[in-house]
Amino acid sequence: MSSYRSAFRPGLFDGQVVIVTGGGSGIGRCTAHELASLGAKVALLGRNPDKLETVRAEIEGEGGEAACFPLDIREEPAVEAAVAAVLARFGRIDGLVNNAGGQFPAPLAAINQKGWEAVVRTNLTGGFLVARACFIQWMADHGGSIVNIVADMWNGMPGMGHSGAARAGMVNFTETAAFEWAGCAVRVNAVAPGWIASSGMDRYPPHMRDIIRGLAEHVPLGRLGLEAEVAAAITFLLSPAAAFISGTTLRVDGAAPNFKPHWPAAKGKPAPEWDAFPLASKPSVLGEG
Ligand SMILES: CCC/C=C/C(=O)SCCNC(=O)CCNC(=O)[C@H](O)C(C)(C)COP(=O)([O-])OP(=O)([O-])OC[C@H]1O[C@@H](n2cnc3c(N)ncnc32)[C@H](O)[C@@H]1OP(=O)([O-])[O-]
Ligand SMILES: NC(=O)C1=CN([C@@H]2O[C@H](COP(=O)(O)OP(=O)(O)OC[C@H]3O[C@@H](n4cnc5c(N)ncnc54)[C@H](OP(=O)(O)O)[C@@H]3O)[C@@H](O)[C@H]2O)C=CC1
Repeated sequence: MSSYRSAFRPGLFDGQVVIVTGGGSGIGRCTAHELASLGAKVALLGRNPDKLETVRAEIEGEGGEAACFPLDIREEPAVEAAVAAVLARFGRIDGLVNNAGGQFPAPLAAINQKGWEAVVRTNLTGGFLVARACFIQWMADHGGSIVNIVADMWNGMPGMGHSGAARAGMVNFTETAAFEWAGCAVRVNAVAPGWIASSGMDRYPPHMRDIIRGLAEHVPLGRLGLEAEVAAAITFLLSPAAAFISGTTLRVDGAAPNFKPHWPAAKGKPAPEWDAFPLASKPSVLGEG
């Protein structure tokens, strides 16, 4: 792996196999590159096979190993089959990055039952199904590490009521699974990204672009986060450095929930150079410069 520059030791994940859901874009794509650059074989799961195939080709072009398993994480039989297919292909599953997720922005009063359930199944049920399949089919007998990606929506977030409810559920699932599966040497943690300049931000409608650009003013560190900064937190939790950490949720948010609107903000440092993360995607919503 020549061009991806990781902060971690080369070969840290040699011989290991990690599933990354939502591996075809954004944070998932960046995490897949990070793990592959450290020696892991990466199983890419997501709905769109073309996106997965593009990332597989990127990783293999860098000398890594990856394979694609298209599915909708909300469909139990498809999840069971995909995890079985990963085991058939790679023979083991050491880690799971439960990253697939997302939502449409809408006030609570504009969300009908179908929309609510689409988002809850995406951000809660689907993650549970993938984690349970990995546990039953492999990790219960061999141990492993699971990282669930949630979102920094503490104390509620307007327009994200369905997603926030599902993420809160995922945090609680993380805590219960950490307890129930500890006896099988399975660690379960969560990472809660704040406002991250991921390619996923380009899914939001045009009228939200100014809001997204202005979010940095409400982050004490003075900027949006980068996909690579979330990937690094995930990698830490998967690694032996986190061997005694389970059941926790690690915030990656520039201290956003600590922002006090009536208190003068410390001046943030300039954003890091995008060039430092050659494979991170800069969303067009941020514009140039
Ligand atoms: C700090 C936090 C910041 C977070 C940032 C990120 O997460 S960045 C990451 C960003 N990345 C992502 O978000 C990626 C993943 N997100 C997705 O794939 C979709 O947002 C999904 C979760 C809805 C699932 O998709 P799907 O194909 O399963 O769903 P579908 O399209 O078929 O809709 C199902 C139903 O939902 C309803 N409904 C939908 N839109 C609206 C609306 N605007 N208004 C009202 N309602 C709406 C409607 O009922 C619809 O049914 P209908 O009326 O059509 O019969
Ligand atoms: N960017 C941000 O500021 C924040 C992001 N997050 C969360 O981080 C995660 C990654 O988001 P990000 O990279 O920014 O955005 P993306 O939209 O790029 O990533 C979401 C990924 O999830 C996959 N996905 C969505 N639904 C399903 C499904 N039902 N089955 C399988 N795969 C699915 C998508 O693949 P496909 O298109 O192929 O279905 C896509 O690759 C998400 O859970 C997001 O909500 C949390 C907080 C903040």
